[in-house]
Amino acid sequence: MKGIQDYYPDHFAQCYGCGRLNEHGHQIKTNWNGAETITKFVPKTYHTAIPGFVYGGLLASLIDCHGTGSAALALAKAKNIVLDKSNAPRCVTASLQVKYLKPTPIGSEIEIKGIISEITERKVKVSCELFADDMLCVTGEVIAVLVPDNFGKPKNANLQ
Ligand SMILES: CCCCCCCCCCCCCCCC(=O)SCCNC(=O)CCNC(=O)[C@H](O)C(C)(C)COP(=O)(O)OP(=O)(O)OC[C@H]1O[C@@H](n2cnc3c(N)ncnc32)[C@H](O)[C@@H]1OP(=O)(O)O
Repeated sequence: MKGIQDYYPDHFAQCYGCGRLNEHGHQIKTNWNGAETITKFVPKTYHTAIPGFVYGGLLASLIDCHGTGSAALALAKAKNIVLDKSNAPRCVTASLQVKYLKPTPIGSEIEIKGIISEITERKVKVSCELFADDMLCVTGEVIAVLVPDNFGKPKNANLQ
């Protein structure tokens, strides 16, 4: 199934967490699920922290990109953008906060839910809940900021 990440242009599709063109990355897909957003991911055994449990850095990374993907979905909705080819709004993480409530068991599918708690013209706050085996293991909050198409390119790139 496609996610918002499939509507980023190629030069914004290299992200380790969500870039569809990063063969070493997580390649997550984020979608609406009613009024909330959802991303699913199955950790591999090499994502281990201690045997049986998922490494926290991976979980933070999933929340990070679920947050930016959710922000892009919310901005597209707010601006009445019909997703097609590479016209998705692109957001970067300004702030990421993660709380580990319980060790996250490895081996089953992780589900991350997102609630859009604040949205302005350029900024979206997303509250995230990460579940494994139907157990709430991690919560997070992402503040994502909309960036222009030339974000990250050298200022004089068009002179070369
Ligand atoms: C290197 C990146 C490559 C990504 C290419 C693009 C790819 C897109 C598609 C793929 C998605 C992948 C994304 C994955 C997720 C990452 O891993 S992204 C990598 C980690 N993040 C970064 O490197 C971002 C570094 N920071 C920045 O570039 C700049 O600080 C930002 C975030 C663009 C904001 O700068 P700015 O545009 O000058 O922002 P500014 O006008 O001051 O603030 C805008 C709003 O955000 C708020 N804000 C800004 N910073 C913060 C903060 N730290 N805490 C709270 N609020 C804040 C401000 O208060 C303001 O709010 P309002 O006043 O409007 O209510």
